[in-house]
Amino acid sequence: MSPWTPLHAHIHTTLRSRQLVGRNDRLLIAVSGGQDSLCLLQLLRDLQPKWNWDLAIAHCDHRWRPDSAENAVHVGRLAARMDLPFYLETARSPVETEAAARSWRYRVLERIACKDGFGAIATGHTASDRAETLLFNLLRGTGADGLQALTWKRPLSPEIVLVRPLLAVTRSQTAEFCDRFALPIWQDATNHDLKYTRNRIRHELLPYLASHFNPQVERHCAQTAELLRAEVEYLEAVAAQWLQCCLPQYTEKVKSPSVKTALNREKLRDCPLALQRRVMRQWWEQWAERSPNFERIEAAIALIDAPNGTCSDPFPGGAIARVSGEWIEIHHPPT
Ligand SMILES: Nc1ncnc2c1ncn2[C@@H]1O[C@H](COP(=O)(O)OP(=O)(O)OP(=O)(O)O)[C@@H](O)[C@H]1O
Repeated sequence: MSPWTPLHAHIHTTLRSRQLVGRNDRLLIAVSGGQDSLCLLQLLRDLQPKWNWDLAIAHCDHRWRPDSAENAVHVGRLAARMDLPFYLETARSPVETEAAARSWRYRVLERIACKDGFGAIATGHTASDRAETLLFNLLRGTGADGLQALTWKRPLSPEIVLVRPLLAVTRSQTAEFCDRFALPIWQDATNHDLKYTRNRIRHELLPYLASHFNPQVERHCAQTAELLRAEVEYLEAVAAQWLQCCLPQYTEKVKSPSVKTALNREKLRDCPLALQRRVMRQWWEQWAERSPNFERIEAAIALIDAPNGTCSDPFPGGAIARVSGEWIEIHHPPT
């Protein structure tokens, strides 16, 4: 066990005040071998006697680097040294993109947690990741939702929650911690590859902003994300209530079999624009089972005041939106 540090105290308090995990929980720690997840692993290992957790380590080998198998062995050895159960999952074929890797990883972690009864999965995301995500999404164009991106706690299923205890800790703090306790970091060469936008944000943009504008830029961006998180949560909840009001009630059955669903535009007109966009997005996610992009939302919003009979261009899959009196209807593609 490492000596107690201010970072131990900070994480201990964070876990408690944010109710990220409970006493006696079974906790699966996602460890890449990088500095952040090693720091998280050591901290949780040190706090374990206070919380009486059952800890285990999971590593996912995406097979996209020549040294990925060695990386996995490295994490496995670490688990053995700490006397913790170790789960390793190796991708059948190399995972192509960062996004595909992430979604495969979460599926794997959830499967392991579900199979062996882990109620929480912990990842080593930091305030620096939060700041980078905010800038990354800002540069691509986004609303508040994209800027607040990473959250402290997110349910993956009714039984499993994803937690990020290091979300207020910067990468320089995790580096310092690893250095102090000589933790064996696995150096991922792709973290320095500047062909990835995220790496350029980490290694070029943030240092530039820190030296030319504000040395605290990383922390401040992370705080902005934290503020926006609460606002987005609130707006999403209010939008969900509006959506319920605007959906057909049981007395207003959708009449034609070609109509998949409908939204009451008269009611939606009373709602502020910021909420109209959210209501529209939530509605869309319900019937299309995917998120619409900005242009589609704007086109759908325009239907609120469009003349009766106005139709949208067909959406992917062939469905169209059509104005019918007080309703915006989604029509199935013609068969
Ligand atoms: N291959 C992996 N296996 C298990 N967990 C992973 C893996 N890659 C990432 N994670 C988890 O997701 C978190 C964030 O991932 P990200 O890719 O931003 O981190 P990283 O740079 O690979 O490593 P680290 O955050 O540990 O320094 C990690 O801290 C870790 O908890």
